[in-house]
Amino acid sequence: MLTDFITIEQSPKNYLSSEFQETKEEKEVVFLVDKQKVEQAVRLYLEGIGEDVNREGLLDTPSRIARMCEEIYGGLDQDPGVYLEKQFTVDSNEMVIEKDITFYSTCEHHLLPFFGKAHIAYIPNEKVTGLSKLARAVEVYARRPQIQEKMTVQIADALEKYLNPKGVMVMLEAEHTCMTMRGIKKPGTKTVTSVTRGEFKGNYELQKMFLQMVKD
Ligand SMILES: Nc1nc2c(ncn2[C@@H]2O[C@H](COP(=O)(O)OP(=O)(O)OP(=O)(O)O)[C@@H](O)[C@H]2O)c(=O)[nH]1
Ligand SMILES: [Zn+2]
Repeated sequence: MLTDFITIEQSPKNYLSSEFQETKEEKEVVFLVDKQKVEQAVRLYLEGIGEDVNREGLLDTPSRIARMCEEIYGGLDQDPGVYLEKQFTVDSNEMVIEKDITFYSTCEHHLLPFFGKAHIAYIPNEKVTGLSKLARAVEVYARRPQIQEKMTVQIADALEKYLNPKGVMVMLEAEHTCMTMRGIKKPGTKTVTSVTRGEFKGNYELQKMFLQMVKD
């Protein structure tokens, strides 16, 4: 049974070996949307709700939204492997936890934001990735039209695929504005989803330790 945890705050300085593997070049990629189509759609949408698309305040809204789409849906053409394949060799295979990774996503049913925190734990198999790369993987899946369950599974799948760890647990906690500002209107409601893989699967002791670390 594992009893030691390595969190971002607690990582000993000599934890990582000097060996560094850079497998792919990491670049900020600009996602290109069909701006003309988005702009047409926004104009129609505004007309549909009875707005005057030519009034001053709305004149630039279609192009503004098209630019915004490149940002908030930028994960659509990204693969987290670009980030997660940057790995370091480690001497110990103790659990790594990165918690409270803030994310903003868009619910695919209403195209309204849902946002919250992602918590990730994995038990390395001689390799770890850079700490920031875990947060980057979360971003790749947050910046698309999403549902929370799918996003949780996708993050766990990516960690399994690229790190080949002994175990993975991913937990997301989020507020869905489609449930708070409209519809059932229940502000403060949080949705919690989790996925366990490998040594975490069915190991309630290990899961409890992860949950405890997330809470502290
Ligand atoms: N499981 C899941 N449901 C989601 C997520 N985001 C939004 N939803 C739900 O998707 C459902 C869509 O239900 P519909 O009945 O088709 O749409 P609706 O009439 O707008 O539903 P209400 O929100 O109940 O008014 C709603 O219950 C939402 O709360 C998510 O990430 N996961
Ligand atoms: Zn929704």
